[in-house]
Amino acid sequence: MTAQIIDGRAFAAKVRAQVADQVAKLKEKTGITPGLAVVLVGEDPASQVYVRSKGQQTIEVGMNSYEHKLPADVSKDELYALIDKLNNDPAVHGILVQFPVPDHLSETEIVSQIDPGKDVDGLHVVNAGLLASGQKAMVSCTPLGCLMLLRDHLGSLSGLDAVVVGRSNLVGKPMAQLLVRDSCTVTIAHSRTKDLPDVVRRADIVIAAVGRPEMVPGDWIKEGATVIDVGINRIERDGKNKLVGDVDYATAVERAGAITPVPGGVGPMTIACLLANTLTAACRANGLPEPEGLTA
Ligand SMILES: Nc1nc2c(c(=O)[nH]1)N[C@@H](CN(C=O)c1ccc(C(=O)N[C@@H](CCC(=O)O)C(=O)O)cc1)CN2
Repeated sequence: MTAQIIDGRAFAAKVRAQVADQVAKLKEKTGITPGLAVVLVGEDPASQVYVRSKGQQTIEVGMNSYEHKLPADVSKDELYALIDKLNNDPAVHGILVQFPVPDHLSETEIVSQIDPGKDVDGLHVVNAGLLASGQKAMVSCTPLGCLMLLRDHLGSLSGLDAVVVGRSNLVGKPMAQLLVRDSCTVTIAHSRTKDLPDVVRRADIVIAAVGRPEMVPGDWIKEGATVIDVGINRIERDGKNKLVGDVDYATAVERAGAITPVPGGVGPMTIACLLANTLTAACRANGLPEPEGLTA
């Protein structure tokens, strides 16, 4: 079997078009323009690229973009003062601090400074708790993007066996919660899981989110399974720089029923869902109905 390729780039373009359409209607009806503030600390090259894309795409869908670049040695007090200012700015509906941050700062503590209603990364404990208890939450962008791709490809996920390899707060844990909500039987696996190959082989849906290049080989994949590869790893091969996922694409594509490529799979969905979350945050802040088709 050769897998169907799930085109995340094309799907993300559709999500952005839906956001743009609903932003235009929101502006026309209410005069409200959703605003997203992105904070970049330091000069990590990949983060600079992501933050630039976030700013460009925010403007393209008709929202306001506020970019804040802080030096790598910024104190935590200065960073928290900026977050406090953004929390109290009515023009800002979404706040995101780009990760990773320099070692002297704590990602967990940074997230706790953000108003949960503006936490478009869905990382605040309030949002994690709301999601875990099945309530309306702000959902982390990458898992939300994976869920949209899965629902589009499979329709109902009900009753399927899913394994999430990786237990990060940003992807693994919220992904597992979303799959449970869609009535999957979910296993969260990680580096200490016993018999990891057998655990993965049982799954109809495999989410690979460990951050280790090509860690999941094709012979771990059940024939016909749907494979969502969240990994974005830069490696050097044959003297060239290459971007690879957490799944060994060349072997997995021969066994899976469908698979996301890297690049062009989950990555573009992350920013598309950030725009969707910003629109959702603006609607919620103003007591308006939820945007259509853009929430979990
Ligand atoms: N606060 C956050 N920080 C980080 C997040 C996040 O969700 N919130 N996720 C990643 C980085 N990221 C967005 O911030 C991101 C990663 C990858 C892509 C993407 O489109 N990737 C392309 C390849 C691009 C390339 O060549 O590097 C693809 O997969 O096709 C978008 C956003 C960590 N930090």
